[in-house]
Amino acid sequence: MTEATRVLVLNAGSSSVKYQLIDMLDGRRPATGLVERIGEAGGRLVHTAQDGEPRESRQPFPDHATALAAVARELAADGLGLDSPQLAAIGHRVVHGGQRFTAPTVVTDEVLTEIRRLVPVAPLHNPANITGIEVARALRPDLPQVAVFDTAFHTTVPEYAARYAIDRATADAHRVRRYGFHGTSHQYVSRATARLLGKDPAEVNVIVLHLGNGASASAVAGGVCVETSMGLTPLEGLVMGTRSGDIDPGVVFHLHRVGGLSIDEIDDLLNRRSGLLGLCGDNDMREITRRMDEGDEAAELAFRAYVHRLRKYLGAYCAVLGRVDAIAFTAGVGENAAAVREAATAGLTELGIAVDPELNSVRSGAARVISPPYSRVAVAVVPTDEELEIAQQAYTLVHTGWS
Ligand SMILES: Nc1ncnc2c1ncn2[C@@H]1O[C@H](COP(=O)(O)OP(=O)(O)O)[C@@H](O)[C@H]1O
Ligand SMILES: CC(=O)OP(=O)(O)O
Ligand SMILES: [Mg+2]
Repeated sequence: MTEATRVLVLNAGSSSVKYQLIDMLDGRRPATGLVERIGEAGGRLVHTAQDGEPRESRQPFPDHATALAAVARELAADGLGLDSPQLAAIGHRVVHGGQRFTAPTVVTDEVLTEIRRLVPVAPLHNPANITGIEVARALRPDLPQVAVFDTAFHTTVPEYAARYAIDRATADAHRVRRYGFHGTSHQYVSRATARLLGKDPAEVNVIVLHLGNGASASAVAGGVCVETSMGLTPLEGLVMGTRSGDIDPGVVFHLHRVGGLSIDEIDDLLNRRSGLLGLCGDNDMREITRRMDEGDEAAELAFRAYVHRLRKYLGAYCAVLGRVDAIAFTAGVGENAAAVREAATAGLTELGIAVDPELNSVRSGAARVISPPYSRVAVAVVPTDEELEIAQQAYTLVHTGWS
């Protein structure tokens, strides 16, 4: 009988699906891929079989179900279809797990109902995650579908940091508290940073800066998350591609009462039309730095606002941790934008933080230290691998039960 040693990971975002088939015995990835611009014009699927050339197809993907059906077809075309007896589980990134889900969980009807109940607090993400689960379940009802939650790693944040300073009864009635997101990435990267430094995660305090489309910071003390920048929803904290991050809640009242915007319009404004996009019309850091080189003032302002918020969090988390051993930059911007890393850490030698310009400018896909030897705090670029972390957690759950 064929041994089931592979996990298919689905990381469904608001307008994209990333997927990876990972063999847990040898770490090989027989297939990886990405569907972009779901529900928009210019849909695109890129599928890469191991040792193969990327295969690209351009077609509209009206919704996530269509995109996932196309992913299943691409896998089948390489003889890696979802009917494969080698599949041990399908791992799903689920963004919001609320207070209940603090560990990877096998999806049942009841679990799915609970994930659906959390849609209002992760409106850009949980619906896509649910579709991923439904499609995968329909194709392989016999396989364990494992949900790995973005919120899980942050459940150790102490109550005084997780609570908003609002009336307790009201907060509790509506389960309003800070949950934090990107936890799978913060967990993976904080451990990978310790490994890079040749240390045990239990001995090091790390600030992780996950800077992708969504962006968040976390303070991880001895492997345990003690603070993170996102809140009830993935809107709090850093300036992001299209999200505002921190804002005076009074802005919402003002826009509603004086500006005449509805709550739904304000939700759309803060989640989809703010951040870098709102400040300069572009949400891609590559485009922003290119425009800055041409002297574009709006792009410069957006960049400065982005970096300023990042520095505020960096300073805050130095105070939260007391002793910082490492700062790790990760995700699309953190791994690639040397200008952001440079600006975020400039002038912080008094805090023991320095970056070597030459090391910072090296382009590489590997985890690497970019601080000079005299920097008390190691500054590093550590590529995230949410898919591997999800696959490992799913496989461990299926094989040994979670402990
Ligand atoms: N070479 C690059 N230089 C600067 N920024 C980049 C580069 N590549 C990607 N990015 C940034 O990374 C973002 C995507 O990050 P990613 O972590 O893939 O996001 P997500 O997983 O949230 O979709 C892009 O919007 C862009 O701003
Ligand atoms: C939670 C979140 O913001 O995720 P993403 O960065 O994938 O949008
Ligand atoms: Mg991401």
